[in-house]
Amino acid sequence: MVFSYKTRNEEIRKVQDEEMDLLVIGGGITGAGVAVQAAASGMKTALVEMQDFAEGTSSRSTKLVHGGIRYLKTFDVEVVADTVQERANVQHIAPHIPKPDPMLLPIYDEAGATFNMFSAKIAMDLYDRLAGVTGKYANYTIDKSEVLEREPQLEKEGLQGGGVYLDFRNNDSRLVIENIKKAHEDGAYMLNKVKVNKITHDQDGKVNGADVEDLVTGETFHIKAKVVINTSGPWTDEVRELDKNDNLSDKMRPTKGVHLVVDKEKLNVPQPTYFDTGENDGRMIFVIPRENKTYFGTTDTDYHGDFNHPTVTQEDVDYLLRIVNRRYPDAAIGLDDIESSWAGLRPLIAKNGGSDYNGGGNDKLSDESFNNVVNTTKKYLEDAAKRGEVEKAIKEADSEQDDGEVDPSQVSRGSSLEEASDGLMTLSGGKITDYRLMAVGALRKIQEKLDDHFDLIDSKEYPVSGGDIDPENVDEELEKLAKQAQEKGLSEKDAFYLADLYGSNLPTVLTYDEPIQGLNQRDSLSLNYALNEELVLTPVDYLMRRTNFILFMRDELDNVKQPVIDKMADFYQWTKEEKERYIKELEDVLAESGLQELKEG
Ligand SMILES: Cc1cc2nc3c(=O)[nH]c(=O)nc-3n(C[C@H](O)[C@H](O)[C@H](O)COP(=O)(O)OP(=O)(O)OC[C@H]3O[C@@H](n4cnc5c(N)ncnc54)[C@H](O)[C@@H]3O)c2cc1C
Ligand SMILES: O=P(O)(O)OC[C@H](O)CO
Repeated sequence: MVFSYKTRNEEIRKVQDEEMDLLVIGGGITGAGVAVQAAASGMKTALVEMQDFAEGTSSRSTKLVHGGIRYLKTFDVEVVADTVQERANVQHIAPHIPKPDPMLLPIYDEAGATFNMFSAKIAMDLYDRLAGVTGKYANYTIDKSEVLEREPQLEKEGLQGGGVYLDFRNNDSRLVIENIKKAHEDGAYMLNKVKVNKITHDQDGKVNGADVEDLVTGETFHIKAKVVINTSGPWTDEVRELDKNDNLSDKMRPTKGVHLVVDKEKLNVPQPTYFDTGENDGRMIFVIPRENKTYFGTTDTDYHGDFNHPTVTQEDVDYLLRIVNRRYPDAAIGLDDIESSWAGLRPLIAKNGGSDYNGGGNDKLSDESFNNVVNTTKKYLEDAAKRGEVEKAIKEADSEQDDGEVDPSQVSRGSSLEEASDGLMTLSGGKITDYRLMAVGALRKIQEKLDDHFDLIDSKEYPVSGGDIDPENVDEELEKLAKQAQEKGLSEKDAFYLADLYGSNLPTVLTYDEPIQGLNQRDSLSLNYALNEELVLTPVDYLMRRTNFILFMRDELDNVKQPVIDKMADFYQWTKEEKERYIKELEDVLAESGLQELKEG
């Protein structure tokens, strides 16, 4: 039992007897990325997550590792530069997770269009240039007929043509858990369902740890740490309120984003597609094929509700269906076609506060400023202008902006690293795609606060758990791994499914070959591994975050649901009441994801 309920209990004991070098609050991608680099650098590290790992925003994204090409319209060039360059770094350290998946960008001639064919080409060239993309994945434009050849269902009226550029599909929860496991492998205490209730201080008023609660047992205890970092995403301000000495003002402006999932037969798109909503609202929508489904999103609305439980409303559904049915006139997708859904909160920094790594100008620009930057950029790409001229054009455009409240979609997706007067560090904002880079900056500061006692690792060369495969030959590597699974009797399809999910951990997964009643060989291996090495505590942890059963494999869910519950009830020796509680939790999650309440009107 390497990373299971049993080790969790042991580590809850141990963590109380030691002083940590670093305590990380929040087990989404940001916290996981910091913990990996800290533990690998030799720091005594503990991370506490009040829900399951990734249960916050980091399992509710659009599931892309991408640079945010639309941010070029608001000149968040630093955000785009950081994130588009980080794509390759994330793929390098987690080769089994992000997969190159060129995006189709249909261009419509309509009010508020983000791009026209000219500016789309400039943006894609800049995007590729920033990321050093050349060769088979270099971007290109296609005309209207070619776009419709690829996607005959697309709206024809106003269609000008399209662009095709590289971005990556991602499994966000998987990326988090592989970072969490890596930090744990390197000796960090990684504790889910443990909540910070108070930030504590020494007699000089300096942060020295936190009072926490084990939400499984109700036990409360203290974790002593030399450095404490708040990586709680949308909850950042709430966690800072747990520190009575934190003198910084509130900074977050969480916005809700919703995705809906339909069967591939209802909306069959051959490749990820990204287009304007057609509502002149500055938003763009992704439509993405995944397993045998198609999902689309997102909305972007200010959110003031329960952060643990953002929900999909009728308004969200109406908005997304209106747009998708406009763009795919024959699809005629209705509420009842929606199989699953999810809602998440962007940890946006209010007042465009993205700084440190990702800056950000954030408002609509006058056409003159916009065209000036586009034309200067075009000259730069043709080596007819210097970088300084582009920067000058951007600065002039920037100066045009004021700090007024901007639309949610215009707020920078940049990140911020701050330290309060009592020493509490806060790393907030950003995206999944630049989590590694965000952590690099935080580790430099942590290292300084620890009097430079540690040699920081090169995180660009430090694979996550499951990532020990050649990033330049992923397909061949996964094929070799899948062959090992086929030798154990798995079908080719199931073998590749496991290789894709677990990467270089597959040989270990194959050792967990005790059959589970009611599950096939593939799912028995997967569940046994999750219980023993991925700290799964509930059926939802397994079916929503360690696998994609709830979101993209709904057809198979009914066959596995009960055997999973029965196995976990036995593994954890649940009482009848506990088992009923977990069954209800799962049914509630399925009803919510399936929009049952909306469907019942
Ligand atoms: C709709 C949507 C689409 C997106 N799409 C993409 C995309 O495709 N690609 C991309 O790169 N980015 C995307 N993003 C952005 C990305 O998802 C987020 O930036 C990222 O997940 C934030 O991670 P985090 O770790 O900072 O926050 P979170 O994942 O929310 O983690 C914070 C954690 O802190 C925990 N916590 C809070 N309070 C406490 C406490 N008191 N004690 C202990 N734990 C606590 C929470 O439970 C939570 O799990 C998207 C975001 C949204 C909302
Ligand atoms: O924050 P936005 O507007 O880029 O929306 C999130 C995307 O869907 C993917 O990053």
